[in-house]
Amino acid sequence: MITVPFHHDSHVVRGFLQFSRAAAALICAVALVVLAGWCWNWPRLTTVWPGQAAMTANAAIGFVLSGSSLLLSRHASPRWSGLGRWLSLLVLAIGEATLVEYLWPTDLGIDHLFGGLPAHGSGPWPGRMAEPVAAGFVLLGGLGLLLPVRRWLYLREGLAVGLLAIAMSGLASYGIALAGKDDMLFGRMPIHTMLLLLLATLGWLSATPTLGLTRVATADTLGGALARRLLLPALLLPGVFAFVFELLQSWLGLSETLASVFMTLFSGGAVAGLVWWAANLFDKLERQRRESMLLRNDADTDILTGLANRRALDEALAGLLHSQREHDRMFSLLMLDLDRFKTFNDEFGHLAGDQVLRITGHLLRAALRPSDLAARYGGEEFVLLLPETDLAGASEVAMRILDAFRTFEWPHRLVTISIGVAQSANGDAAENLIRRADAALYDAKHAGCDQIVVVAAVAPPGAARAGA
Ligand SMILES: Nc1nc2c(ncn2[C@@H]2O[C@H](COP(=O)(O)OP(=O)(O)OP(=O)(O)O)[C@@H](O)[C@H]2O)c(=O)[nH]1
Repeated sequence: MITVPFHHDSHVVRGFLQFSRAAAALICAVALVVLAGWCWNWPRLTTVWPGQAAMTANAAIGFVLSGSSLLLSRHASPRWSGLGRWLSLLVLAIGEATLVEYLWPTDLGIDHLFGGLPAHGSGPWPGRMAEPVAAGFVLLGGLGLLLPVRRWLYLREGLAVGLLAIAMSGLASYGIALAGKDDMLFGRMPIHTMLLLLLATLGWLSATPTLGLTRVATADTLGGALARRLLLPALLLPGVFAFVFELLQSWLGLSETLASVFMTLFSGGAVAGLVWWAANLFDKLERQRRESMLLRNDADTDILTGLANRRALDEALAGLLHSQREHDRMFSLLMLDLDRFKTFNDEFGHLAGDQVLRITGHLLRAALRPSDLAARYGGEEFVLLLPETDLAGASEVAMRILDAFRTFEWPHRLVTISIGVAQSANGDAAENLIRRADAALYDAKHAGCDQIVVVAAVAPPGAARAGA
């Protein structure tokens, strides 16, 4: 079975790598602003807007480290990319130490990482990030550490999926809080922390665009186009749904039943919208594919006879010679020429001659299997390629064609055809094979036309020829 290699769209791959770098820079920038807010006791810089949960200093430190690690991860120098992995190890350590402090009443000093913090953070420990955020940093650190290890690709993708789940559930619960309800699933997960977690996950995934989960998104196929257009909207949907659901109840005062009805409509509409979008894309790409097939067919077809043209013949012949060399699959080549066609043209005119050529196209096609190829070689000369057909089989086909010409009710007078048959030999070049078939055709013409001459596959000089 032939396996078609996975092709990536190089523009998209470059775009993913640029996105990864831009995401890393943005993460560092936002986290540094938050850290500045904590440093200079300016709470406004630690929240998205006043009254909202602040990003903890530890989370900001984690993001600076993870963003820097992402920036360094693809550095050409092993020293810098190695430093990137050390930074990821620190990210993992921050997340893990926080989780340990949650689980056991012990002070690892993680809450005082950034000196004595002022008490304007949310929760009992101003410096301590929420549990899911801490778990997020453990996964984020793991992503960075595993980046160069291809063997553990699946584990890395597992960590990324875990991170996406944390970021999306955080965004969904934030959607609920935003709509007026105070029961956020993860009480102290600020929106910018969630967004940076999401951005960091996508940034790490995009750092290896041709591997794992992102592989299909960079493919130059229909699947790739679909993934690029639909994955991000699908990731953001839970947050939007949660927001709309709570909005319907809190702000518009709808009962839970009515809000659920609207939500069902809304989610049904969203799914239908995505399907419609995908269907449009399928439609567009399929039409493009058909157009390019038509163009390709035009480029390969002789307009008058509808048979393959010289270009297509050369390509097919090269393919058959290749498979003869590689897999020892022989084939036969038939060279055909209409008899005394010049006199036909002279007597009945060029248009009548054209009609004969068109009919010839029909008769040849009708005599062949779908796997055979009939081509117009030029003027009133034709070539047939019969894969995996020996001389006996090829002679049968040639005989069938002679009979078809003899029995067809031609418009002006009987038109006959002469045929030279040759079989491919190992190591044959296209010119040699055509020359042998042409020589056989020449013999058929000289023997009186309307006949077949078969030449042996391996043709030593002066090989015996048999007339039919
Ligand atoms: N109507 C028409 N005639 C063509 C076309 N291409 C080539 N011809 C004619 O085909 C004729 C070929 O003539 P010759 O090469 O002398 O061959 P022939 O008359 O068939 O003689 P033999 O092959 O020896 O039987 C010429 O008159 C060409 O003008 C075409 O596309 N349409």
